[in-house]
Amino acid sequence: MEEVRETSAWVARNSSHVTIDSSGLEKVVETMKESIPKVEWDYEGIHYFDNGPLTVQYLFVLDALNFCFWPDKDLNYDHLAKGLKEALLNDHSAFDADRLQKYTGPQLRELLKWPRSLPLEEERVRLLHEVGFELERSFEGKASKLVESCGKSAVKLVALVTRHFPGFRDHSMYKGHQVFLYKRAQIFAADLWGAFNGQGYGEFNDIGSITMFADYIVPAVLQQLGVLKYSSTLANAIQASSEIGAGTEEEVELRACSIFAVEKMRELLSIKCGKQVLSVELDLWLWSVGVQCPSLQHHRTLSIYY
Ligand SMILES: Nc1nc2c(c(CN[C@H]3C=C[C@H](O)[C@@H]3O)cn2[C@@H]2O[C@H](COP(=O)(O)O)[C@@H](O)[C@H]2O)c(=O)[nH]1
Repeated sequence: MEEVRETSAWVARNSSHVTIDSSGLEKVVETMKESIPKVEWDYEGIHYFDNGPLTVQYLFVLDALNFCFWPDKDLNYDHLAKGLKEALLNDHSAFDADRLQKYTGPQLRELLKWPRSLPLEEERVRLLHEVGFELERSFEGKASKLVESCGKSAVKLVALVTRHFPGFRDHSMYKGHQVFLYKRAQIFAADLWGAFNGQGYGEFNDIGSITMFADYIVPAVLQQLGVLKYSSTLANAIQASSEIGAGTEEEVELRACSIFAVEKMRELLSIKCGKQVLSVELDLWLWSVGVQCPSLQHHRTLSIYY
């Protein structure tokens, strides 16, 4: 994901509100010298898995909807995963391409067993329709065909997903530059890799090319670890749970600096300890730390991208 790395590095170099603290970064790397915490994929036991193409369909639908849970304080990612898993166990054709194109808001709520409107519900429904439509038009209705056409390359998969499905085109304009973050497209590749344990639909020869997934949890963890430093205005806005507009300098910096910081962490681990780690592995560790810390204050942006 050269464009994600390069454009995030550009943001980090030109940043006004978020900085990467190199001593904070070194300290974290120091603590990881001995052993790098290994987090198992689906350590929560929430995902659907049958080792076949239906799992790929499940993961694609999951990542099409994998964004912005925070406006409902009781809703989180686990509800989405468990709800979709349950739906598929009850009805194996629930995510067939023709069915995906027909869901309504209330039906999606029912599927997830959620008693009220979902955050950005209209967008979630629109994105489900988009996934169903394009899968049917170009991939025989099957996300597994999409993955098969990538020749075991995660980079190709991200490129194909973003080319075919506009909802996955997670990018921003920042100080006159286009910045690519591609959180949900990259996490789809990582989810396949994790779920299938690097085999079959999860075999990618270039998994090391994927960056971390710039969501709202990992930046907050990096800040708590002393890796990211915020300007006082930004720190106050996050503390006060004020909304940070999508596409604002602050929002792009929070996300891009997180990507850059994890890349630096990976570089340092290699230079200092000769340890080769993947950004995906660092991401999963940081994310799991974040979701286990309920008091974590994260930034609030209404977005379909993360
Ligand atoms: N960076 C990063 N962000 C991730 C994930 C995952 C889940 N990954 C699966 C893969 C293996 C594991 O076993 C997980 O099951 C979700 N998120 C994001 O976090 C947010 C969840 O917010 P809340 O629910 O409100 O706390 C939301 O933006 C969501 O998109 C990840 O791995 N990395």
